[in-house]
Amino acid sequence: MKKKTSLTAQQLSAQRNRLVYLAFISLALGIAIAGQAALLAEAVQRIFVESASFPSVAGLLGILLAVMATRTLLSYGNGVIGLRMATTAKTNMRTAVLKNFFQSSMPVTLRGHTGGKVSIALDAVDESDGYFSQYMPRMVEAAVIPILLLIVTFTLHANSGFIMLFTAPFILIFMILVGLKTKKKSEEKYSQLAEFAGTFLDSLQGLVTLKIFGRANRQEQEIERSSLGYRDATMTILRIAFTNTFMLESIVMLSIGIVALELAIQLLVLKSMSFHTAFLVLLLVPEFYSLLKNTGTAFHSGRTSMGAIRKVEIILEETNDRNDQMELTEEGRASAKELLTLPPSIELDNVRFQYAPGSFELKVGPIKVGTGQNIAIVGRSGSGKTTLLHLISGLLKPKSGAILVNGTPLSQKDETIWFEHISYITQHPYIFAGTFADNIAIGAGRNVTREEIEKAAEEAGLSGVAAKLEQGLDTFVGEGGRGLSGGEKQRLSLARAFLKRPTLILFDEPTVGLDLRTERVLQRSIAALASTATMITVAHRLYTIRHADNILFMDHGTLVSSGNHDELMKRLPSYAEMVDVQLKGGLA
Ligand SMILES: Nc1ncnc2c1ncn2[C@@H]1O[C@H](COP(=O)(O)OP(=O)(O)OP(=O)(O)O)[C@@H](O)[C@H]1O
Repeated sequence: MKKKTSLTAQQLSAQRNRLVYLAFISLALGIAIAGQAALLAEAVQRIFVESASFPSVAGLLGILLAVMATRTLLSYGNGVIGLRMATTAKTNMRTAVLKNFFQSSMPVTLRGHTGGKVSIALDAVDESDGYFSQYMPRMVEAAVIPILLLIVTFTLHANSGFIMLFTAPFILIFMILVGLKTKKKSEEKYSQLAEFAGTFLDSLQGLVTLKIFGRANRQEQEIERSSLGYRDATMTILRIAFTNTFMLESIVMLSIGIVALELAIQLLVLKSMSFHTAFLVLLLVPEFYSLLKNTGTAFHSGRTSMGAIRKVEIILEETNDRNDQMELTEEGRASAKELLTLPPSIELDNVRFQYAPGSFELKVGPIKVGTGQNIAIVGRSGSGKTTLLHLISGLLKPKSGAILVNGTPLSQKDETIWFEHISYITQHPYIFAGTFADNIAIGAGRNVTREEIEKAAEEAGLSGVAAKLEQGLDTFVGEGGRGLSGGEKQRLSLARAFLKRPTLILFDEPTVGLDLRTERVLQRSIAALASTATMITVAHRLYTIRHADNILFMDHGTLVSSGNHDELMKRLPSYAEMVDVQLKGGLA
């Protein structure tokens, strides 16, 4: 089995060149640090101990300045590489997340809070910055420079080297302990943020409903609770960060103090060491610890970023798993395309579905829908009609059993090809913020001309509505634009279908009463569309039910019986009763 590489490893291996540059610059930086200390010690020795004249040390001071400038430039270089790595990694991850959101299967798309997904795509990806811009450059520096400084110190004065070697692991152990805790806390923080974002978006979308029911204040409290949860998680991480900094500073100060004490004893008491060497070691030691300390801080921010990256990884894993399942060979793709150009026949074989364990269960099959047939699904509210339509459309995947399209299991069909051939006319089609024309054009998976849009609007009975508006089909509708009535929305949905010319139409008939004219326009348009397609309708109108080739009568998630209207009226008292009670008000 192919071993999965983590998202971080993938991003790093994609930027291997930059890691190599980082290593080389770090090595040069280590040499510059050691060189700067050596030159400074030499200058101090000559000026203060040997009382050399300025002209005699001017050259040395010049070299010292050049080395200091080089050191600054090298640090800057590492910073720039880190930032570039972060930019590339964030761009890659955000592209992958958005691509997966847009290309994932319907069931995956329908899962989870929209607000949570937004927070992962925006905030979690942004938070990954620290790992690439801070953590990685510091880690590469930590892998090269301290070793170099340690070697130099050992060659100068072994005792100091041993003290450094003995105290450095305390910093590393401390970093690992803190890091482990931080990553877990950071993952918690992102769960809290996703929850907060979800609650917030949900509340904004339902603000009108909340106000009508006087629950806006309650919801405000809910948002506050959710935001406090996020704040607490963030504060916990900051608390760890501050404790971490304090502890690191203490360990570092103590270690430098021990080395300085040892040097002082060697220099003043035992007189076994020159001032030059002692001063040089004393310059190198803080550099060594300050590097380790910076690594500790970067380690902390790196672990916080890792929590965020893990959240992105989980989202990508969920959607990628789906992509593996949906993969089709070129041959399969061609044959799927071919099959679906005809009005398809559909068979359901022992299909079972549950939204969640212990909840409503749908158990149907065998059901056969012939090519070009017109089927009505009827039943009481909650009997599973919409669930069945969602399963046939591919919005939901069955738990077991098979749905065969033209004799081939639906799960093997490429979702994109499948959706190219069907139109699902729901009761509440989504109207995007844009013009009528833009909204109709969505129906075609290609660029369409103005004439085609106008023709589709005409066929769907929408031109009358547009004619009454000053800007006609260029009127702005959807969010922030003009509102549409239920009947207008369905006609807009139909206009999309006329552009698409599907071979399978799934229609969730309006339960609300439409005026006689609108009903007729809808019926005429639907009939025109259905003439070249297989059609399955969740039917509420007696007219639709009577004209269906076959009626599926659902109750409690099972198919009770099927047949045409007259047969069912004779054979099934519960059907006759339902027709009598529910459909009397319909268009007979
Ligand atoms: N997303 C969901 N999660 C959990 N349960 C659900 C979900 N959607 C629907 N259900 C449940 O599944 C059952 C069948 O619902 P479904 O919408 O299929 O019924 P229906 O026959 O279409 O009803 P109606 O005529 O009122 O639209 C109901 O008990 C409903 O509460």
